[in-house]
Amino acid sequence: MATNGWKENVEETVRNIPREVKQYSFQTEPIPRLKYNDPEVEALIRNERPVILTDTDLVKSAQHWNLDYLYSNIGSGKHTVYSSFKNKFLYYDDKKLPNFPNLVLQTNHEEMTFQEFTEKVRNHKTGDKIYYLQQALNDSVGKSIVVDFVKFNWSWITEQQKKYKWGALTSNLLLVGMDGVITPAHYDEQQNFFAQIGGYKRFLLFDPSMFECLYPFPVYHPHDRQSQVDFDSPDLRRFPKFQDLRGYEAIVGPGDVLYLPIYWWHQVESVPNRGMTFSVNFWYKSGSDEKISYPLKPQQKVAMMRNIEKMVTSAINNHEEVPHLMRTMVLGRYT
Ligand SMILES: CC1(C)c2ccccc2-c2ccc(C[C@@H](CC(=O)O)C(=O)C(=O)O)cc21
Ligand SMILES: [Zn+2]
Repeated sequence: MATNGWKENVEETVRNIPREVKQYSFQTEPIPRLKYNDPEVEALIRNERPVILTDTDLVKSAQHWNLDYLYSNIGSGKHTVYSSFKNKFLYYDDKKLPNFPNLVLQTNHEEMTFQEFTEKVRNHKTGDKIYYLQQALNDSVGKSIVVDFVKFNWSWITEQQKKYKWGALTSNLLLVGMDGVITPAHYDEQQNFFAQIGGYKRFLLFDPSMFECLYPFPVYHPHDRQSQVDFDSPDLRRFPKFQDLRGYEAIVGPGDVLYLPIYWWHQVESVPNRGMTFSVNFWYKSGSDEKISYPLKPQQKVAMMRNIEKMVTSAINNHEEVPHLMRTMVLGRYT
């Protein structure tokens, strides 16, 4: 069990890992990795460009979190644990499942204690399901975890929230994954400071303008906001623009904080054979854009397309009729 590498040389490891990870069909460029107080950082965040920040001490108080420590200190409460026979954990929205009774889900989730989760991880053999624990950090967890949480560098992150006029902090998710876990490409509608505590995660990021290359599921689908394209064997007949995809890439290690801008697509892979991963994300509502400026930003066009899909779906009141109406509206007319 790799200790949390606050001691190990993260810079060195982060430089060597790229050779160990899966290569895809698209090109990627590196994401800047800067000290949190580097003068360039402010411009990147203000322009909603991703950047990895080092030395923020944001989650330094959790540097000792590992399986044993959490086993003994997180308490006996139940946590949501996702499981999958493959390594991919395609996110889904339970509330939209009724629309798709025949949808085959690759993952399912169950509630279990951290102790049960740890047993499953420890007894894991090749071919068994792999597990991914997700737990909102709140006062339901053990006292010593709450103490570590309270000691996060809240003054720094609250200063960022104010400086960039973000909305409220909506949640902190604790994520504990087995090595090799993959969260496939999706986007979120919140600003995200993603803090890595233990282990290494590879991020593939794509600008919001890559929406047309990533073909997300319809808004009313349980996999809303996720790409339909299987990165390991893309169906180029259905998704031809996937060939035009260009992205960014970075490895985050213990102590790193990635600024993941709202609407930016991301695929996250727990680097194989480097032990379990422990992360905490900080999701913020985006600020209310004071004024609309033209031309619209890609993010604003994504928000607009989502609103159109939602309006049509609710107006037609039957999601099965939406595809035909959408095709009728554009085919042969908006070519
Ligand atoms: C896959 C999983 C467990 C899941 C299942 C069902 C519903 C929600 C989620 C969910 C939400 C966030 C993450 C963390 C991260 C990806 C990563 O680090 O793996 C990420 O995407 C982000 O911080 O935005 C992971 C998950
Ligand atoms: Zn996400």
